[in-house]
Amino acid sequence: MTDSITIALSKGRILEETLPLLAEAGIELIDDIKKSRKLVFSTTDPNVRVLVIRATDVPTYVQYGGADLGVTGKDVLMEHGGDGLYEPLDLNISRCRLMTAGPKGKTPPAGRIRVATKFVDIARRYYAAQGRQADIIKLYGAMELAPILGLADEIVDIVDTGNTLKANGLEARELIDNISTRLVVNRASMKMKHQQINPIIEKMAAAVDKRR
Ligand SMILES: Nc1ncnc2c1ncn2[C@@H]1O[C@H](COP(=O)(O)OP(=O)(O)OP(=O)(O)O)[C@@H](O)[C@H]1O
Ligand SMILES: O=P(O)(O)OC[C@H]1O[C@H](OP(=O)(O)OP(=O)(O)O)[C@H](O)[C@@H]1O
Repeated sequence: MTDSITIALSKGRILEETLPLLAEAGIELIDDIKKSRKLVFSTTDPNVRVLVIRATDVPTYVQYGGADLGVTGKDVLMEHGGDGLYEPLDLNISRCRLMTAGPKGKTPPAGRIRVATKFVDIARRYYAAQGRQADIIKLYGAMELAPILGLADEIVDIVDTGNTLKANGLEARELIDNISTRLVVNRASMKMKHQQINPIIEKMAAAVDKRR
């Protein structure tokens, strides 16, 4: 009997770049994802179904076995990823940088600083590793507003072109990590369903290589 495989995809910008890679691996969604309110999609491979969920929920679904495979950003894995995940493949899409940033031309205060971010664990670890004391303020988006309104001295956020920082009078300061989208696999699934999972990883790796 062939095991069925569930793949959890991040909706949003990652999804648009993931679907062509999956298609090259022989997995195409049957419904038009843009017109559907479904959350679970059948695919052209009768043994594979796809979930489309928030990027931050992908590690949880894969860790607890709700999905065998998942696709999400390295930033999300650094913030929310647990131990139960293999990370066999860098999909090399949605590339960006995780950085600290602050008001242009302004040096951060010498002592304790306030940092606004949605990446609270990453920020806590980063400032601690630098030996800097930081009060971390959790926000859910539009972090760039926080220094403008005096809520924080710095932010930790995603930077791609730098346009968002520039448009809000901010500048990038330190690089925390380079970010790209990763394929993750549930540890138990990797052992129990390797006959189905390995070919998917190999075909996606070939699709990634073709784009390099
Ligand atoms: N400007 C960007 N350029 C390239 N990649 C980005 C950019 N912003 C975010 N990413 C990457 O894409 C992932 C998803 O970003 P997206 O903006 O679609 O979702 P989000 O707004 O972070 O999540 P949600 O809406 O679920 O809170 C991020 O986790 C990051 O890895
Ligand atoms: O350096 P840039 O090219 O300007 O990109 C950086 C912006 O991209 C992301 O936001 P996104 O567009 O995903 O909006 P959101 O955070 O509201 O989802 C991120 O949170 C930054 O605000």
